[in-house]
Amino acid sequence: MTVDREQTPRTLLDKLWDEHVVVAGDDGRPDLIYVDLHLLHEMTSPQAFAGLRAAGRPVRRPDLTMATEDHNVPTFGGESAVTDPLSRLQLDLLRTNCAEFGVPVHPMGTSGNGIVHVIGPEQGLSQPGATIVCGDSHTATHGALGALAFGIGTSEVEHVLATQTLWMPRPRTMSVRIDGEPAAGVLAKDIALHVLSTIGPNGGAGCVIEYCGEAVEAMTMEQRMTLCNMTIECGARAGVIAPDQVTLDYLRGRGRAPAGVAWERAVDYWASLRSDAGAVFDRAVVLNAADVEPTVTWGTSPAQTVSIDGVVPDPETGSDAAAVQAARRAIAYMDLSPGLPVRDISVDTVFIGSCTNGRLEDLRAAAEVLRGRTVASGVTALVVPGSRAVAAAAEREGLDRVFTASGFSWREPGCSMCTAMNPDALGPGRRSASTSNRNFEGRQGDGARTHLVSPAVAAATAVTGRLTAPHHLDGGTGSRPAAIRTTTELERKQ
Ligand SMILES: CC(C)[C@H](C(=O)O)[C@@H](O)C(=O)O
Ligand code: SF4
Repeated sequence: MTVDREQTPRTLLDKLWDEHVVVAGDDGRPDLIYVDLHLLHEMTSPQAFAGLRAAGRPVRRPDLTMATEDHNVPTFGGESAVTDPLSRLQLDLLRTNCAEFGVPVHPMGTSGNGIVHVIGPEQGLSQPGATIVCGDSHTATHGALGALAFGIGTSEVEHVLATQTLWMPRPRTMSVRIDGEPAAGVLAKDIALHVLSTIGPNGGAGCVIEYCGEAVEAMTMEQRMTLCNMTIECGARAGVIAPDQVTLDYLRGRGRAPAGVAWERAVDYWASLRSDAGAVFDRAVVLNAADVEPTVTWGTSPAQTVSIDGVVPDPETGSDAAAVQAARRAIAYMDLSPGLPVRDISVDTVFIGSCTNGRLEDLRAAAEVLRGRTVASGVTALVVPGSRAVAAAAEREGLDRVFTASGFSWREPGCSMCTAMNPDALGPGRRSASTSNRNFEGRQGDGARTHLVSPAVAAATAVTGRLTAPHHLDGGTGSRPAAIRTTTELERKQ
């Protein structure tokens, strides 16, 4: 068996999976997988801990478990702003559960706090070759580092707490190769939205998607996280990118990353974590980054996208009956009409943040657009760093002052307006440009409407009050001046 596996070319998923099988399931039944890192937050852990307590079991590996508060956290006013009883209860339960079971926790307001998918990589906990689970669908984010990272349900959270293992069917494999080079002003978020619209809302169902190709290799680690984060929105189980020099440069020296001899040993192993030549994927898609434009969503699925310079599509042109039906419903909810130029869509709210685009490079990209400009009157604009460490780094660079000078509100870390689970929810009929990952009906508040955008488009939109890309500002007609820098160029400048 082992000999066969070594001779047959394997995908990166195969290698990560085979390395973690504790008990192999017979006849296509699930395998029992060992979990290297279990991340928790207040929304999906209370029942799991209650089940553990009822069974009289301890947490098997508290040292491989880490908790944070993010979904129910208010982004201003501190603890006293937690007025919703359910939020208060969930935050209190997380703290008491973690104390009772010996699990490290980062409560709101403390230095290690932030959105679970931001702090795992930032603290060096999320590493290549690891299996990572969390009761949260956007766990896919950690795949950017070459980890196999899955969202799981609350009953599975309890199973992992108790056993550090999980029964799972082996996912199918899909490769998404992104060749070419994106144009200036096109960010990872635009590429992620482009991937989703190309493969469709269920195009990745049951698969682990491996992203590869020159555009992916050229991405920074934070850009890769944006791409992997959104993988889940096409039904995929996870996204993964083979670790390379970018990964090593990002991880080296982070708090929980291996050091010294352990680092050298880990690097040797990580070098093997790539799909073998000739490995066969269940599905393969090839895209070109040069085809991607600054992209926004017009509908209520992250796959319903259009170029910022395009028009709202006609629902009747959908590829099949289900797509037509979904598009009709979406266009009605979004209160738009076919043929309307995207740049004529006005918004009253701009949100920059979330586990998709709440990292330092995202804030830099937005601040670069906002420098010397002001938020349009009537627009509420807020920027919510993904973690306390992101906030501190941004403040060291003076980004907070760029945001506040332009009229943005600079907030405390949390999921914030990505989801209506804290005070930052939007009211009915409000319309936002948002750097988050979901635009479902009611996602940001009952009856609120969401357009998903990149941080650069969010910033430019805040300036005009209409969906706008940076290259449209100052009378631009559509050509993209070289002055619009991608984050990579910003990095080189630093
Ligand atoms: C609350 C949580 C379970 C949920 C998820 O699974 O993703 C949330 O984070 C989201 O983004 O919708
Ligand atoms: S920021 Fe949004 S997508 Fe990410 S974990 Fe929080 S609610 Fe979920």
